[in-house]
Amino acid sequence: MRSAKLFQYQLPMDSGVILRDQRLITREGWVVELCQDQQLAYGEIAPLPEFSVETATEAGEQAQQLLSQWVAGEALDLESALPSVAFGISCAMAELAAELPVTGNYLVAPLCCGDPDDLVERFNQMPGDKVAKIKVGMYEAVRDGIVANMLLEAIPDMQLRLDANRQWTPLKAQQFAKYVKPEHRSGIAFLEEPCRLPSDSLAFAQQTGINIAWDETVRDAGFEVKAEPGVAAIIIKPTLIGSLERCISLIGQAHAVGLTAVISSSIESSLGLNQLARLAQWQTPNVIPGLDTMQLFQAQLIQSWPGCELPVIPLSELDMVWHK
Ligand SMILES: O=C(O)CCC(=O)c1ccccc1C(=O)O
Ligand SMILES: [Mg+2]
Repeated sequence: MRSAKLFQYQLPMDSGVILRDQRLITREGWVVELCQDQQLAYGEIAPLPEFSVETATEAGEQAQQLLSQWVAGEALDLESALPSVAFGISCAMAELAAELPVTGNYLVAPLCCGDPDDLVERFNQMPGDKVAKIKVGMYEAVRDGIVANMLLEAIPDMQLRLDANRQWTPLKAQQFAKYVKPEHRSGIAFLEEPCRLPSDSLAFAQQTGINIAWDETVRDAGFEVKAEPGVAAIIIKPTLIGSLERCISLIGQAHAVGLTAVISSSIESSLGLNQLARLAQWQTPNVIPGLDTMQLFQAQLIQSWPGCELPVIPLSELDMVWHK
């Protein structure tokens, strides 16, 4: 016997969460509950404004159709479903089938704003490798170069991830690189998407010896996982990519050609973030995931994130919008 429910959630965000051109005041999404033989399983469907192709409304409608099919015992075509819907439903199904292991990797790469004392403090409270991430490309490229260089000098045993989100022209990317001393470049694990064009990012990596990672490019039509000089990693944001199967397939392809795969958040609630930590521990066990996004919220959802003291909104407080 099967039944399913869909709940709607809205969570207040910290002031100052900006996505591209838009301030994100509340995070909205859906919680899927699957029930089979008295077993319950959950998944989160949360398209990210400015990043997802689908809206929350579209995702909610498609989720209802697919969940109806699931209740009726039909096979689901998650490959052609909207990415956030495919991810949320496949997570719930994997949880129900006990395929998604319960242990997670909660050692996230701290998102840091460039203060070395701050970062030293966070590393002191963390076991394991020192890996941090900073966003670049928002201010002067030269300033970004100086900050990256300073951090690498201050914490020599750190691996730094940088993320430019395609913000630089080739010239600006060069200005950045000029300020990162050649001996510090190997301390950069990778720089995500320095330029608007992937071909410019690739040329940058080869000219500067700074490794890059694909993030936006992974979601571009026709993307193929391949080893190229200067490319170290691919970033997997499951809410933007699709089903668990699709994510696992990409991770497998990356590993097969010697690339690192990094599971990363699309600002899911603590519910989805926990599942991403479990996916990371399962499929990328030796890689620190990019999941340091709980700090952007003012509340958690259903399950708490380890060490996070924000209030937790229980399932009983959400509106159930659909059930079958
Ligand atoms: O990757 C991480 O460490 C955190 C997540 C993150 O940076 C992010 C989250 C949502 C949307 C875009 C991005 C991004 O990679 O710029
Ligand atoms: Mg990115």
